[in-house]
Amino acid sequence: MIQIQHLTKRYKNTTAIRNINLTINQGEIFGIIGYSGAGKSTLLNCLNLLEKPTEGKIIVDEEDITVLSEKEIRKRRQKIGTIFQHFHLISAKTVFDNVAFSLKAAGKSKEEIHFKVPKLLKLVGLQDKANNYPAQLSGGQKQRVGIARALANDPKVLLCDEATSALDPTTTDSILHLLKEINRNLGLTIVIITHEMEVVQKICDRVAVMEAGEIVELGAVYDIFSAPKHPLTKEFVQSVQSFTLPDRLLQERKGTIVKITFRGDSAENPIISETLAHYPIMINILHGQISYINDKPLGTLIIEAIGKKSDIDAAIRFISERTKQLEVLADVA
Ligand SMILES: Nc1ncnc2c1ncn2[C@@H]1O[C@H](COP(=O)(O)OP(=O)(O)OP(=O)(O)O)[C@@H](O)[C@H]1O
Repeated sequence: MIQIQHLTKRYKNTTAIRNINLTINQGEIFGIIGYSGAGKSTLLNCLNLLEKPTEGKIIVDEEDITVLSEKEIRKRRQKIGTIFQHFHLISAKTVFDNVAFSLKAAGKSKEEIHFKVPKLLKLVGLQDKANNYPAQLSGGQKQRVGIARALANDPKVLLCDEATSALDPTTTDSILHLLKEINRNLGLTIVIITHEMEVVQKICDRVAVMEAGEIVELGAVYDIFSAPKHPLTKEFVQSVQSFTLPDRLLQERKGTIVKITFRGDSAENPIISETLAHYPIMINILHGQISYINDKPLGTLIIEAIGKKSDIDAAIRFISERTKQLEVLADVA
């Protein structure tokens, strides 16, 4: 649906994004994650038609949107919805008028506006707030108005610029849930810019990791979580899946400490019981967790295997053949 080809944006002495190549599929929720200064906003602003790339193309539904005239850009922008970290609502207008504003700007009739705004407010669960002003709303409700406004002109894509960064965790979850619902029910393509891996874990299908204006890793969120490759990706994954063991445990260990990652069905199999049935060793579980990413289980287990070295090595081989990844954190003392 969106093809980004060799996209570069330079500002005087800074190259904000460099030779970005990316395809975003129709109907997916695509995450772009990176620290401050990585180039996320610049990339989003190019998609938004707020910035003109220095080099490269953005093709949306087979049309290159980087060569449009000013007039075409204004029209085209109505088909791209954007929601922002700080909502950008008009404080002197009611919730109804904030949403109506986008429709008016697109030249829609009064009848159409009065038909459409209540439907949009219902979609975001704010049907009873039409006459309230932004100052009378919570952060989550303000973002819901932002979503209703962004969807007013039936966009093909919804861009989310750190849309939950100003919200508390519970409100963040409710907004992410709403975005997922909209994605499923309307089949809308959603692009999310964030610096929070939790957002990626909860809602995205695929993710691109950005550093210094470039994409350093790209893949399905499940694959990225189960086997991150780039050091920055590993850092982001660790930010939500931290398995640090106390030093004391490592120093006082009697056996070999192993970290096992289980993917998919293997996360639901009794691999530890099977290992114990085959090998005369003891297994001490030090840490364990199963996360669900896109409804697929991803398990992490840290165990201490105690026994004869040859039995431990054979047991490790047995587990290794049945799981995605196995890492020896500390060998037998
Ligand atoms: N209008 C501009 N003029 C000059 N330099 C810019 C401009 N916009 C961005 N930059 C530079 O481009 C680089 C990427 O910035 P960008 O805002 O895209 O990163 P980001 O990942 O979105 O960071 P943040 O989350 O802090 O917004 C930075 O070095 C920034 O200083």
